Amino acid sequence: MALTAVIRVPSRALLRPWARLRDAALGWIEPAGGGGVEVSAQRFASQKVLVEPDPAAGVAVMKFKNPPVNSLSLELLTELVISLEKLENDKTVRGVVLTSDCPGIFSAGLDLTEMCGRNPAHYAEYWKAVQEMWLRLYLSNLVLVAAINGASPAGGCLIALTCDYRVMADNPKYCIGLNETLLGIVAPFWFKDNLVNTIGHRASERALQLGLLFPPTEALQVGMVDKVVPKDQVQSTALSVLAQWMAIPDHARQLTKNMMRKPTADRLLKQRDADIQNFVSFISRDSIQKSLQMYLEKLKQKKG
Ligand SMILES: CCCCCCCCCCCCC/C=C/C(=O)SCCNC(=O)CCNC(=O)[C@H](O)C(C)(C)COP(=O)(O)OP(=O)(O)OC[C@H]1O[C@@H](n2cnc3c(N)ncnc32)[C@H](O)[C@@H]1OP(=O)(O)O
Repeated sequence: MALTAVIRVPSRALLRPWARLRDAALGWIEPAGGGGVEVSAQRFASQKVLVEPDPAAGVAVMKFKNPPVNSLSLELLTELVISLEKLENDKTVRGVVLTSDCPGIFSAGLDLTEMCGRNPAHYAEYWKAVQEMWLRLYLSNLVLVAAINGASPAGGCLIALTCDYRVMADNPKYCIGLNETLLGIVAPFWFKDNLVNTIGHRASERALQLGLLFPPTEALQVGMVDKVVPKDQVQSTALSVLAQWMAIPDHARQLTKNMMRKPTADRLLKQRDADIQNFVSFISRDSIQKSLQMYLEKLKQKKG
C-alpha cells in the first residue's frame, strides 16, 4: 500500500540514510510545526524488500530485490530490518519465508562496495546495520524459513543461518557457506557462533578456515541446510515447513527459541561498540583494502 501522507522527522535524523529510514519506521515523527523537515512518507516505501503477506495463513514471503546479486547494501539492510519489524508487530503474521527475487542468487553477501574505499564513519554505520540485521533475524519471535533459491555466500549464508529451517534449490551451481577467508578477511565471532550452533565445532572450523562454499547436497550432508528440493518447489516446501512449525503454540516455541539463542546473541550485545571498532580498524587496513579491491576486480574481470 502506498503511503502518501506528509510527515515531519527531526532534522538531525536527516544526517544519515540509515537513521532517516529507521526514524521514520519507528515513528519518530514530530507534530506539525515541531521544527522538523517535511518529507513524504512515500520515500520510505520499501524498494529492495518485497513483502507478500497471506493473512489467512498467518504468513508472509519476504523477497530480497537488489539486482543483480542481492548484495547487502546499507539500503537493503535498512529495509530488511524495517520490514521485519513491521511483520513482528503484525498480529496476523506468525511466520515468514525469506527468499530472493533475483534469479539464481539468494544473496551475494555483504556489499563489498560498502567496505571498500569509504571512510571510517561509513564503515561504522554499515557495520552497525549488519549487526542490527543479524540480531533482529536471529532473535526474531517469528518462525523464519529460508527458501534458498540461488547462490548464498558469506552474508547471504549468514541470513540463511539465522532462520529456523533452510530449504535449498537442488542446483550444483548454487553454493552456500562462509567464504570470508577466500577474500582475505575473517568471519566475525558472531558469524562463527551462528555457524557452530548450526553445524557443530569441527565442521565449522574446517568450513571457516578453508572458506568452503558447499553445493546443495554437501550443504545438506554437513547440516548447513535442512532440505534440498527441485528449484520450482523451494518456496512451496518452505511454506509447508512453516505450517508445521506454526502448529506449535507460539509462546512455548518462542521461549524455547530464545533459550537456545539468547546466550549467543548476548555475546554480541555485550560488546557491540567494541565489535564496530574492531571492524573499522580491521577493514581500514591497507592490506585488507587491497585484498577486497583485488577480489572485486576479479569478479568484474570474470565477465570480460
Ligand atoms: C585480527 C582479527 C580481527 C578480526 C576482526 C573481524 C572484523 C570483521 C572483518 C570483516 C568481516 C566481513 C564479513 C564479510 C562478509 C561478506 O558477506 S563479504 C562478501 C562475500 N561475497 C562473495 O564472496 C560473493 C561474491 N560474488 C560472487 O561470487 C558472484 O557475484 C555470485 C554471487 C556467485 C554471482 O555470480 P554472477 O551471477 O556470475 O554475477 P557476477 O558477474 O559475479 O556479479 C555481478 C555484479 O555484481 C557485483 N558483485 C558481486 N558480488 C558482490 C558483492 N558481494 N558486493 C558488491 N558487488 C558484488 C560484481 O562485481 C558484478 O559487478 P559488475 O561487474 O559491475 O556488474
